[in-house]
Amino acid sequence: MSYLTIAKVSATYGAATILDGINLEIGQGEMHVLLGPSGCGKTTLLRAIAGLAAPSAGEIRLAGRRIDNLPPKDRGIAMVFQHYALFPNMTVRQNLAFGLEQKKLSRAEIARKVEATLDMVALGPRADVRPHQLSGGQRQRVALARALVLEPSLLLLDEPLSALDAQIRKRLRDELKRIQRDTGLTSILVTHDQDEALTLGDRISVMNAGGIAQTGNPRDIYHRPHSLFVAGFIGDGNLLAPEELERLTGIRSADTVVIQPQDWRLEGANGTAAAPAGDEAGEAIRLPGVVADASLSGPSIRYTVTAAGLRLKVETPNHYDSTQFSPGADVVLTLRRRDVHAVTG
Ligand SMILES: Nc1ncnc2c1ncn2[C@@H]1O[C@H](COP(=O)(O)OP(=O)(O)OP(=O)(O)O)[C@@H](O)[C@H]1O
Repeated sequence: MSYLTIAKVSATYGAATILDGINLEIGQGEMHVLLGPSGCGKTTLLRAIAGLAAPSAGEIRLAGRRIDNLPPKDRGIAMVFQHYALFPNMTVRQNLAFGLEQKKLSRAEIARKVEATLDMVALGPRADVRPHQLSGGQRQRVALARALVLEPSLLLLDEPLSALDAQIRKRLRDELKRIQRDTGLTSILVTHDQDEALTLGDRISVMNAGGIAQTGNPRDIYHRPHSLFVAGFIGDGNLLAPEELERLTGIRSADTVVIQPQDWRLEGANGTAAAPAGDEAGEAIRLPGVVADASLSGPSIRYTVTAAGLRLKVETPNHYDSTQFSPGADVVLTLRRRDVHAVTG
């Protein structure tokens, strides 16, 4: 059942249409990710939900109540921004307490909620310092805690991790996932980072030019894109036009297909280092190719392999004893037929 319902929401700035009739239903407890290129309208949609931007048309309902005509403070929504907006002259604890004091809660209740939230984000030991004494990651945890302590009906996260360096970003991403799961807080996260979207989202909406191109769970969005736009935006798949596919494999398709780099198996043309296709006989497609390029990328080895005049992206697991083929090596590519996916609407 839908907890947050966005129905035919449009937004314009002057003559420009920024959101074009958005429909979206988000379930209670879901972490929903809005993913898309810069300027596609992600932030505008988030701001419309929060009440910071007025839609020109449509309706927004939260927990059965229409909210698009309410002022932001009456919507029960908390928001975390890319750049923390903490009060610099207050301690971490005071930053958290501020919103609760505005709500006129008792001192005892404020103290209880603040301590519980500090625990949740592991900031207890830093509760009495001011923001400038914290690292960027810690500050963003305070910003998150300040939103959580209000126990909102909906949490909006606008690129909360993108100002952080890679390592902290990854750690905070895991932490965010844990906290969101533990609290069961319905959340919407805006990002243009596909790894972040695939890791964090229970479901993902890929946005393009003011509309939603596809909504689905991360596996479907990744493996079953419905359009060339989504296929091109997610992952690093091989997009092959029908004539290219036929030339390469003999398979006929009415549509462009996507083949993910890790779905290929690679072996030496002389039979060395055969990687098992893991398939029933007959289902596999085998074709000769030549390695054009090879590079290590942590857990995998990335190749460019030329075959039938095409340059294919191929990725194999980087085990310590994996054979690494050098440029110029003759190889055989193997593929399961069911990993050839037609990109259709
Ligand atoms: N206040 C404004 N006045 C005029 N145009 C605006 C305003 N805010 C946003 N826009 C335009 O609306 C479009 C969508 O902006 P929005 O910030 O929603 O995109 P986004 O998908 O969040 O992009 P990014 O990932 O770069 O933040 C952009 O073309 C932007 O230039």
